[in-house]
Amino acid sequence: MNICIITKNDNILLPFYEPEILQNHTIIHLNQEDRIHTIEKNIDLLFWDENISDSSIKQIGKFLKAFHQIHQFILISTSNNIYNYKLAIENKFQDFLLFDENFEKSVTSTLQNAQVENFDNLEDPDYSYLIKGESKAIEKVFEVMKKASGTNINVNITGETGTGKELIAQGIHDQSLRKQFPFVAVNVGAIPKDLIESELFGHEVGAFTGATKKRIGKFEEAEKGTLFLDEIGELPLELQTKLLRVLQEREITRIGGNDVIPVDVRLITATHRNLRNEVAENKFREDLYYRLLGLPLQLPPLRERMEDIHVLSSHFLQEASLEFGQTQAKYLSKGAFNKINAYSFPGNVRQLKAIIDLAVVLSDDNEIKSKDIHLEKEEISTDLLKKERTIEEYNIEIIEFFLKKYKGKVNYVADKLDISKSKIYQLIKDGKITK
Ligand SMILES: Nc1ncnc2c1ncn2[C@@H]1O[C@H](COP(=O)(O)OP(=O)(O)OP(=O)(O)O)[C@@H](O)[C@H]1O
Repeated sequence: MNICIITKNDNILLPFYEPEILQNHTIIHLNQEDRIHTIEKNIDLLFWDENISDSSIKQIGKFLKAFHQIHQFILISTSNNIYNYKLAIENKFQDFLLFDENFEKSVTSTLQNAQVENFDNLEDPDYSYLIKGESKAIEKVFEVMKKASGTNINVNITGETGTGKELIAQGIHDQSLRKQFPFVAVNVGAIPKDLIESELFGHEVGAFTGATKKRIGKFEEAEKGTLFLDEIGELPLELQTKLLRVLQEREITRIGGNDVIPVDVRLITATHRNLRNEVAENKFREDLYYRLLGLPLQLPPLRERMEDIHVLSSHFLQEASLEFGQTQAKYLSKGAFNKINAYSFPGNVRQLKAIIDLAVVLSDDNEIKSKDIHLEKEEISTDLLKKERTIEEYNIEIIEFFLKKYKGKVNYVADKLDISKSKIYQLIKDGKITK
């Protein structure tokens, strides 16, 4: 590859003059940005030291856009500043390297990545096969996703429960150049605290009591692909330190092991918490926060994009009708649609899906009536009271429905409905639900 580095700082150049790199690549060093015009060759990778110029990243980005013979732009920065990250991505840079003690490793790994990834081959991503929605809000989300798919930068997704954070992560991966490698999702909040480390990094035989077999962790499982860490705010502080080290050094060691294993993984994290507040309360490490933030993506709750209700409902109606063996997709009557449209959806898209699933099962014919739409709380005054049911009985009906649907998997149903497993077990114990 032809690699060009624009910097006045000789220390930045050092990793590029390693014999192995010199053997495989052509290095061009410029110590003034305006000399870029003198390059005659096609450049595969351009490293731009932020300190070389007085111009802003925005201006540099504009300037670089004129250079079509350069494939990938990478900004080198001395400050771990989120504003710079954002600006870099918005202005054509595909990656952002920190000039810190891990710079050499970052350069090596960037060069390795660049050999398999040519972002120019990436078609204009289309996420509509997976993520339904036509609102302005979701279009903005697609725009950020496009940037995320075209780079390797970490992405942090925030949004209330059920807004589709995992789906977004999957979409970014599916349309990135890592798509032929695994997408591995881990819900950090759902793993007992003492097992998280082994889940993420793996363990060797005898690493702790009960470790009778070697185990590959999720980082290794996701090699060359994407690792999605949901509920990252639940990561215990001591593991935050370990994760930060892994991200900086791009290598892991299994628990109880000595081997250092290099990892090439794109990280997407998600949380429904405000991580900035967690940082302020010393519950989350600030340095890790900045590392993970990369490209921040805020998913709005469903009540703020009600324009999407129509397309989402049709999608779930089709899915559910097919799943429950209907030859034709059921549809909502005007009354049923209006009822849904007036609801606030505290459980977001997941709740809409659950409501539609239940309505498809309860409705007697292809048209779903208003009475088939069961909404929590806001609905008590009408249909449910006519049937003279209590909320408890209504909840039992839904839980029973989902237990049947998911073949008695309590864990799964608890997760889907956002309730505790113990609540379900208690209802079974009390004989209110027959599993
Ligand atoms: N825009 C969308 N189009 C189609 N399906 C969606 C959309 N958004 C969410 N869903 C569906 O809603 C459900 C919840 O989505 P997902 O699990 O991605 O949410 P989440 O934000 O990760 O939830 P949690 O915070 O509870 O983990 C899934 O069944 C998902 O397929």
